[in-house]
Amino acid sequence: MSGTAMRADAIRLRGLTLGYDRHPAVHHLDGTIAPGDLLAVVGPNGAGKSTLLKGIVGEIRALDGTIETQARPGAIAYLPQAAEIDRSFPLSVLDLVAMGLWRPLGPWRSLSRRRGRLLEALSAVGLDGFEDRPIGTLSGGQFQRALFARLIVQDAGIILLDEPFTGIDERTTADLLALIRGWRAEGRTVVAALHDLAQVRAHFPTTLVLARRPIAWGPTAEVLTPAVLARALRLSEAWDEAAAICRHDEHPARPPTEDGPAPHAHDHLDHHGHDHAHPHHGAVS
Ligand SMILES: Nc1ncnc2c1ncn2[C@@H]1O[C@H](COP(=O)(O)OP(=O)(O)OP(=O)(O)O)[C@@H](O)[C@H]1O
Repeated sequence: MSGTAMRADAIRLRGLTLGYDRHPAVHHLDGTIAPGDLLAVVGPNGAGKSTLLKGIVGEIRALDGTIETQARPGAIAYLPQAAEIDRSFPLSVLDLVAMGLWRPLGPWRSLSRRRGRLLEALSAVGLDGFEDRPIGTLSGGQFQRALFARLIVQDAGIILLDEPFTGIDERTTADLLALIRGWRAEGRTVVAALHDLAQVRAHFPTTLVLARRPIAWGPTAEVLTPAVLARALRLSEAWDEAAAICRHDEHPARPPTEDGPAPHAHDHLDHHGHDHAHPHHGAVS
Protein backbone atom coordinates (compact mmCIF):
# COMPACT_ATOMS: atom_id res chain seq x y z
CA MET A 1 0.00 0.00 0.00
CA SER A 2 1.45 3.35 -0.92
CA GLY A 3 0.23 5.03 2.26
CA THR A 4 -0.21 8.28 0.35
CA ALA A 5 -3.58 9.88 -0.39
CA MET A 6 -5.26 8.43 -3.47
CA ARG A 7 -7.70 10.14 -5.76
CA ALA A 8 -10.11 7.40 -6.70
CA ASP A 9 -12.48 8.00 -9.61
CA ALA A 10 -16.26 8.11 -9.52
CA ILE A 11 -18.17 5.15 -10.96
CA ARG A 12 -21.25 6.26 -12.90
CA LEU A 13 -23.99 3.75 -13.65
CA ARG A 14 -26.39 4.84 -16.36
CA GLY A 15 -29.46 2.79 -17.25
CA LEU A 16 -27.38 -0.26 -16.45
CA THR A 17 -28.65 -3.78 -17.07
CA LEU A 18 -26.38 -6.73 -16.30
CA GLY A 19 -27.17 -10.39 -16.74
CA TYR A 20 -26.36 -13.70 -18.28
CA ASP A 21 -27.38 -15.19 -21.64
CA ARG A 22 -29.46 -12.09 -22.47
CA HIS A 23 -31.50 -12.50 -19.26
CA PRO A 24 -31.10 -9.54 -16.90
CA ALA A 25 -29.98 -10.32 -13.36
CA VAL A 26 -30.11 -6.68 -12.27
CA HIS A 27 -31.46 -3.68 -14.16
CA HIS A 28 -32.34 0.04 -14.17
CA LEU A 29 -29.28 0.99 -12.22
CA ASP A 30 -28.65 4.72 -12.31
CA GLY A 31 -26.38 6.53 -9.93
CA THR A 32 -22.88 7.50 -8.97
CA ILE A 33 -20.53 5.83 -6.55
CA ALA A 34 -18.62 8.84 -5.27
CA PRO A 35 -14.83 8.79 -5.07
CA GLY A 36 -13.76 7.73 -1.59
CA ASP A 37 -17.16 6.24 -0.73
CA LEU A 38 -17.48 3.23 1.56
CA LEU A 39 -20.61 1.66 0.08
CA ALA A 40 -22.42 -1.48 1.22
CA VAL A 41 -24.54 -3.34 -1.34
CA VAL A 42 -27.24 -5.36 0.41
CA GLY A 43 -30.25 -7.36 -0.73
CA PRO A 44 -31.77 -10.82 -0.59
CA ASN A 45 -30.07 -13.88 -2.12
CA GLY A 46 -30.00 -13.57 -5.88
CA ALA A 47 -30.68 -9.80 -5.75
CA GLY A 48 -27.81 -9.08 -8.15
CA LYS A 49 -25.09 -7.93 -5.74
CA SER A 50 -22.31 -10.15 -7.15
CA THR A 51 -23.47 -9.41 -10.67
CA LEU A 52 -23.10 -5.67 -10.06
CA LEU A 53 -19.54 -6.09 -8.73
CA LYS A 54 -18.62 -8.31 -11.69
CA GLY A 55 -20.01 -5.68 -14.04
CA ILE A 56 -17.98 -2.89 -12.45
CA VAL A 57 -14.72 -4.85 -12.59
CA GLY A 58 -15.44 -5.78 -16.22
CA GLU A 59 -15.87 -9.52 -15.71
CA ILE A 60 -19.26 -9.36 -17.44
CA ARG A 61 -20.45 -6.87 -20.04
CA ALA A 62 -23.49 -4.64 -19.74
CA LEU A 63 -26.55 -5.93 -21.60
CA ASP A 64 -27.76 -2.34 -21.71
CA GLY A 65 -26.64 1.03 -20.34
CA THR A 66 -23.13 1.92 -19.26
CA ILE A 67 -20.63 1.91 -16.42
CA GLU A 68 -18.40 4.95 -16.68
CA THR A 69 -15.20 5.41 -14.77
CA GLN A 70 -11.89 7.07 -15.53
CA ALA A 71 -10.13 4.28 -13.62
CA ARG A 72 -7.30 2.74 -15.64
CA PRO A 73 -7.11 -1.04 -16.11
CA GLY A 74 -5.78 -2.49 -12.87
CA ALA A 75 -7.09 0.45 -10.86
CA ILE A 76 -10.04 -1.67 -9.74
CA ALA A 77 -9.30 -4.55 -7.39
CA TYR A 78 -11.90 -7.29 -6.90
CA LEU A 79 -12.27 -9.96 -4.23
CA PRO A 80 -14.74 -12.64 -5.42
CA GLN A 81 -16.87 -14.70 -3.06
CA ALA A 82 -14.84 -17.37 -1.28
CA ALA A 83 -16.78 -20.13 -3.04
CA GLU A 84 -15.49 -18.91 -6.41
CA ILE A 85 -11.81 -19.19 -5.48
CA ASP A 86 -9.93 -22.43 -6.11
CA ARG A 87 -7.70 -23.17 -3.15
CA SER A 88 -6.43 -26.50 -4.44
CA PHE A 89 -3.93 -24.81 -6.76
CA PRO A 90 -0.39 -25.44 -5.40
CA LEU A 91 0.58 -21.88 -4.52
CA SER A 92 2.44 -20.55 -1.51
CA VAL A 93 0.94 -17.66 0.43
CA LEU A 94 3.69 -15.42 -1.00
CA ASP A 95 2.81 -16.50 -4.58
CA LEU A 96 -0.84 -15.71 -3.92
CA VAL A 97 -0.07 -12.24 -2.57
CA ALA A 98 2.37 -11.63 -5.46
CA MET A 99 -0.52 -12.10 -7.90
CA GLY A 100 -1.58 -8.61 -6.81
CA LEU A 101 1.48 -7.33 -8.72
CA TRP A 102 0.63 -9.05 -12.01
CA ARG A 103 -0.98 -6.02 -13.57
CA PRO A 104 1.94 -3.66 -13.09
CA LEU A 105 4.72 -6.24 -13.58
CA GLY A 106 3.31 -9.04 -15.73
CA PRO A 107 3.25 -12.67 -14.51
CA TRP A 108 6.88 -13.60 -15.29
CA ARG A 109 8.77 -10.67 -13.82
CA SER A 110 11.09 -11.38 -10.95
CA LEU A 111 9.48 -10.78 -7.61
CA SER A 112 12.72 -10.89 -5.64
CA ARG A 113 13.01 -7.10 -5.52
CA ARG A 114 9.38 -6.90 -4.38
CA ARG A 115 9.66 -9.47 -1.63
CA GLY A 116 9.88 -6.79 1.05
CA ARG A 117 6.63 -5.25 -0.10
CA LEU A 118 4.89 -8.64 -0.13
CA LEU A 119 6.11 -9.47 3.39
CA GLU A 120 4.97 -6.04 4.57
CA ALA A 121 1.47 -6.73 3.22
CA LEU A 122 1.43 -10.12 4.97
CA SER A 123 2.44 -8.43 8.18
CA ALA A 124 -0.35 -5.85 7.77
CA VAL A 125 -2.93 -8.67 7.72
CA GLY A 126 -1.38 -10.52 10.67
CA LEU A 127 0.27 -13.30 8.63
CA ASP A 128 3.93 -12.83 9.59
CA GLY A 129 5.83 -16.06 8.93
CA PHE A 130 3.15 -17.55 6.68
CA GLU A 131 4.86 -16.74 3.36
CA ASP A 132 5.94 -20.30 2.47
CA ARG A 133 2.75 -22.05 3.59
CA PRO A 134 0.76 -23.73 0.78
CA ILE A 135 -2.56 -21.87 0.52
CA GLY A 136 -4.47 -25.16 0.86
CA THR A 137 -3.26 -25.46 4.47
CA LEU A 138 -4.69 -22.12 5.65
CA SER A 139 -7.85 -21.78 7.71
CA GLY A 140 -10.72 -19.86 6.11
CA GLY A 141 -9.86 -16.74 8.12
CA GLN A 142 -6.14 -16.97 7.30
CA PHE A 143 -6.92 -17.44 3.62
CA GLN A 144 -9.13 -14.33 3.65
CA ARG A 145 -6.31 -12.40 5.33
CA ALA A 146 -3.95 -13.54 2.54
CA LEU A 147 -6.45 -12.35 -0.08
CA PHE A 148 -6.59 -8.96 1.65
CA ALA A 149 -2.76 -8.87 1.51
CA ARG A 150 -3.09 -9.41 -2.23
CA LEU A 151 -5.49 -6.44 -2.38
CA ILE A 152 -2.96 -4.35 -0.44
CA VAL A 153 -0.17 -4.97 -2.97
CA GLN A 154 -2.58 -4.34 -5.82
CA ASP A 155 -2.78 -0.76 -4.52
CA ALA A 156 -5.99 0.03 -6.43
CA GLY A 157 -8.07 3.19 -6.10
CA ILE A 158 -11.32 1.21 -6.26
CA ILE A 159 -11.74 -2.00 -4.24
CA LEU A 160 -14.75 -4.32 -4.70
CA LEU A 161 -15.40 -6.99 -2.06
CA ASP A 162 -17.97 -9.75 -2.50
CA GLU A 163 -19.15 -10.97 0.90
CA PRO A 164 -15.70 -10.62 2.45
CA PHE A 165 -16.81 -11.71 5.95
CA THR A 166 -19.10 -14.64 5.21
CA GLY A 167 -17.91 -17.60 7.28
CA ILE A 168 -15.07 -15.52 8.77
CA ASP A 169 -14.45 -15.39 12.53
CA GLU A 170 -15.07 -12.20 14.52
CA ARG A 171 -11.42 -11.41 15.22
CA THR A 172 -10.47 -11.64 11.54
CA THR A 173 -13.54 -9.66 10.54
CA ALA A 174 -12.61 -6.87 12.97
CA ASP A 175 -9.02 -6.80 11.64
CA LEU A 176 -10.17 -6.70 8.01
CA LEU A 177 -12.73 -3.98 8.76
CA ALA A 178 -9.89 -1.91 10.24
CA LEU A 179 -7.96 -2.35 6.99
CA ILE A 180 -10.99 -1.22 5.02
CA ARG A 181 -11.30 1.90 7.19
CA GLY A 182 -7.63 2.59 6.48
CA TRP A 183 -8.25 2.27 2.73
CA ARG A 184 -11.05 4.77 2.98
CA ALA A 185 -8.88 7.16 4.98
CA GLU A 186 -6.37 6.95 2.10
CA GLY A 187 -9.10 8.10 -0.30
CA ARG A 188 -9.84 4.75 -1.93
CA THR A 189 -13.39 3.79 -2.89
CA VAL A 190 -14.63 0.55 -1.31
CA VAL A 191 -17.80 -1.26 -2.39
CA ALA A 192 -18.77 -4.41 -0.49
CA ALA A 193 -21.65 -6.86 -0.97
CA LEU A 194 -22.75 -7.79 2.54
CA HIS A 195 -25.48 -9.71 4.37
CA ASP A 196 -24.92 -8.62 7.98
CA LEU A 197 -27.02 -5.47 8.37
CA ALA A 198 -25.69 -4.70 11.87
CA GLN A 199 -22.19 -4.67 10.40
CA VAL A 200 -23.36 -2.40 7.58
CA ARG A 201 -24.94 0.03 10.06
CA ALA A 202 -21.81 0.08 12.18
CA HIS A 203 -19.17 0.46 9.47
CA PHE A 204 -20.62 1.58 6.12
CA PRO A 205 -21.82 5.19 5.76
CA THR A 206 -23.60 4.59 2.44
CA THR A 207 -25.81 1.69 1.33
CA LEU A 208 -27.40 0.51 -1.89
CA VAL A 209 -30.33 -1.86 -1.38
CA LEU A 210 -30.74 -4.05 -4.45
CA ALA A 211 -33.58 -6.35 -5.40
CA ARG A 212 -32.75 -6.90 -9.06
CA ARG A 213 -32.96 -3.11 -9.31
CA PRO A 214 -32.15 -0.34 -6.86
CA ILE A 215 -34.69 -0.02 -4.07
CA ALA A 216 -32.87 2.68 -2.14
CA TRP A 217 -29.43 4.27 -2.23
CA GLY A 218 -28.09 6.83 0.20
CA PRO A 219 -26.92 7.34 3.79
CA THR A 220 -27.15 4.00 5.58
CA ALA A 221 -29.30 5.26 8.47
CA GLU A 222 -31.91 6.58 6.02
CA VAL A 223 -31.82 3.60 3.68
CA LEU A 224 -31.88 0.58 5.99
CA THR A 225 -35.47 0.94 7.16
CA PRO A 226 -37.89 -1.96 7.73
CA ALA A 227 -40.09 -0.65 4.87
CA VAL A 228 -37.22 -0.62 2.36
CA LEU A 229 -36.03 -4.08 3.39
CA ALA A 230 -39.54 -5.53 3.20
CA ARG A 231 -39.96 -4.04 -0.25
CA ALA A 232 -36.62 -5.46 -1.41
CA LEU A 233 -37.64 -8.92 -0.27
CA ARG A 234 -41.05 -8.69 -1.91
CA LEU A 235 -39.67 -7.49 -5.25
CA SER A 236 -36.88 -10.03 -5.24
CA GLU A 237 -39.34 -12.87 -4.66
CA ALA A 238 -41.58 -11.60 -7.45
CA TRP A 239 -38.77 -11.51 -10.04
CA ASP A 240 -39.31 -13.41 -13.24
CA GLU A 241 -36.10 -15.36 -13.97
CA ALA A 242 -37.02 -15.73 -17.64
CA ALA A 243 -37.55 -11.99 -18.20
CA ALA A 244 -35.94 -10.33 -21.20
CA ILE A 245 -34.31 -6.91 -21.18
CA CYS A 246 -36.47 -3.80 -20.71
CA ARG A 247 -36.03 -0.63 -22.73
CA HIS A 248 -34.25 1.83 -20.51
CA ASP A 249 -36.84 4.58 -20.96
CA GLU A 250 -39.41 2.44 -19.16
CA HIS A 251 -38.23 3.35 -15.69
CA PRO A 252 -37.85 7.04 -15.01
CA ALA A 253 -36.20 6.98 -11.61
CA ARG A 254 -34.57 9.71 -9.59
CA PRO A 255 -31.02 8.45 -9.29
CA PRO A 256 -28.43 9.36 -6.72
CA THR A 257 -26.04 11.82 -8.36
CA GLU A 258 -23.08 13.90 -7.33
CA ASP A 259 -25.62 16.58 -6.34
CA GLY A 260 -27.06 14.34 -3.65
CA PRO A 261 -28.33 10.85 -3.04
CA ALA A 262 -31.90 9.72 -3.55
CA PRO A 263 -32.46 7.40 -0.63
CA HIS A 264 -36.01 6.60 -1.63
CA ALA A 265 -35.66 6.37 -5.37
CA HIS A 266 -38.01 4.03 -7.26
CA ASP A 267 -41.27 4.54 -5.47
CA HIS A 268 -43.14 2.53 -8.07
CA LEU A 269 -43.42 -1.18 -8.62
CA ASP A 270 -42.53 -2.54 -12.02
CA HIS A 271 -43.68 -5.46 -14.08
CA HIS A 272 -41.64 -7.76 -11.86
CA GLY A 273 -43.62 -6.57 -8.85
CA HIS A 274 -47.17 -7.27 -7.83
CA ASP A 275 -49.06 -4.39 -9.42
CA HIS A 276 -47.75 -4.73 -12.99
CA ALA A 277 -47.48 -0.97 -13.38
CA HIS A 278 -45.29 -1.43 -16.46
CA PRO A 279 -46.91 -4.08 -18.60
CA HIS A 280 -44.52 -3.79 -21.57
CA HIS A 281 -41.50 -5.84 -21.65
CA GLY A 282 -39.71 -4.84 -24.77
CA ALA A 283 -36.53 -6.70 -25.55
CA VAL A 284 -33.64 -4.55 -26.73
CA SER A 285 -32.45 -5.73 -30.09
N1 LIG B 1 -22.91 -17.28 -14.26
C1 LIG B 1 -24.24 -17.12 -14.20
N2 LIG B 1 -25.02 -17.62 -15.19
C2 LIG B 1 -26.36 -17.47 -15.18
N3 LIG B 1 -27.03 -16.84 -14.17
C3 LIG B 1 -26.31 -16.34 -13.16
C4 LIG B 1 -24.88 -16.46 -13.12
N4 LIG B 1 -24.44 -15.86 -11.98
C5 LIG B 1 -25.53 -15.39 -11.35
N5 LIG B 1 -26.66 -15.68 -12.05
C6 LIG B 1 -28.03 -15.34 -11.69
O1 LIG B 1 -28.11 -13.92 -11.55
C7 LIG B 1 -29.00 -13.60 -10.48
C8 LIG B 1 -28.28 -12.67 -9.50
O2 LIG B 1 -27.25 -13.42 -8.88
P1 LIG B 1 -26.13 -12.75 -7.97
O3 LIG B 1 -25.12 -13.81 -7.66
O4 LIG B 1 -25.65 -11.50 -8.60
O5 LIG B 1 -26.97 -12.37 -6.67
P2 LIG B 1 -26.44 -11.99 -5.20
O6 LIG B 1 -27.29 -10.84 -4.75
O7 LIG B 1 -24.97 -11.79 -5.21
O8 LIG B 1 -26.87 -13.29 -4.39
P3 LIG B 1 -26.21 -13.97 -3.05
O9 LIG B 1 -26.50 -13.04 -1.92
O10 LIG B 1 -26.99 -15.24 -2.96
O11 LIG B 1 -24.75 -14.16 -3.32
C9 LIG B 1 -29.44 -14.92 -9.86
O12 LIG B 1 -30.71 -15.27 -10.40
C10 LIG B 1 -28.39 -15.90 -10.34
O13 LIG B 1 -28.94 -17.20 -10.47
